[in-house]
Amino acid sequence: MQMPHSYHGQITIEKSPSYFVTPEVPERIRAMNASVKLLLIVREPVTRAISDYTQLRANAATASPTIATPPPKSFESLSLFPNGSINEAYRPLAISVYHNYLHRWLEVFPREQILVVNGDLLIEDPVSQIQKIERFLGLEPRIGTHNFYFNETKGFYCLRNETSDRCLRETKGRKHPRVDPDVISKLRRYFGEHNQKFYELIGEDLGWPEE
Ligand SMILES: Nc1ncnc2c1ncn2[C@@H]1O[C@H](COP(=O)(O)OS(=O)(=O)O)[C@@H](OP(=O)(O)O)[C@H]1O
Repeated sequence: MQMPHSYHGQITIEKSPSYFVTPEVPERIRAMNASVKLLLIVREPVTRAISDYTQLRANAATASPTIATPPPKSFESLSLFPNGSINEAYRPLAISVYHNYLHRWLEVFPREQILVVNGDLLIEDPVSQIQKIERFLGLEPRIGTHNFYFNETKGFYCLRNETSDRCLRETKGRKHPRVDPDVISKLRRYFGEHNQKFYELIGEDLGWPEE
């Protein structure tokens, strides 16, 4: 990662979900700039895993659109072994065990340098979350309800300014497949103790369902 230079009075933001889970990244970022401010956006872990599965499936379909490929495996069959136990090594599930990754960041950065953003609230009520981010970054408050409108077709909030409206691309906010509710409950029970460990690390209870 090579960050572009910023002028005085400017901040530069760079994002990628893979930074969070890549072991060498916290130390590399500290070496680049030890006072950097970090935003960690987390969703309820089972929803995140289904989102990840949906993205991987969509990427596989675009990678080989003409070659006859076998029908995609279901999220349920990838997450659970035939005997019903959880496949903890399935990457979309493993990545949702947030405390496994966060502890490394906290070994390198003080807690106050990291803002944990609730990604489900960011979807439902972007203004409140963006305002929190503005405060954390020390920016003048500029964003308000006038900057967003709910787009019924997209099913998400989109940005609005004086000249145009802009939604995120179609790869953001894909429709998720229906997942067996019993599998969802089982996975939520599994994540329960992991979520508690994550809450302890961040000093906040995000109230994710455990059933
Ligand atoms: N306003 C708005 N419009 C569209 N999508 C929104 C919005 N706010 C948050 N999201 C959620 O962002 C999710 C995609 O984020 P990613 O982490 O995959 O993005 S990226 O990998 O960093 O590019 C994406 O996840 P999926 O719903 O699973 O597609 C969205 O739920």
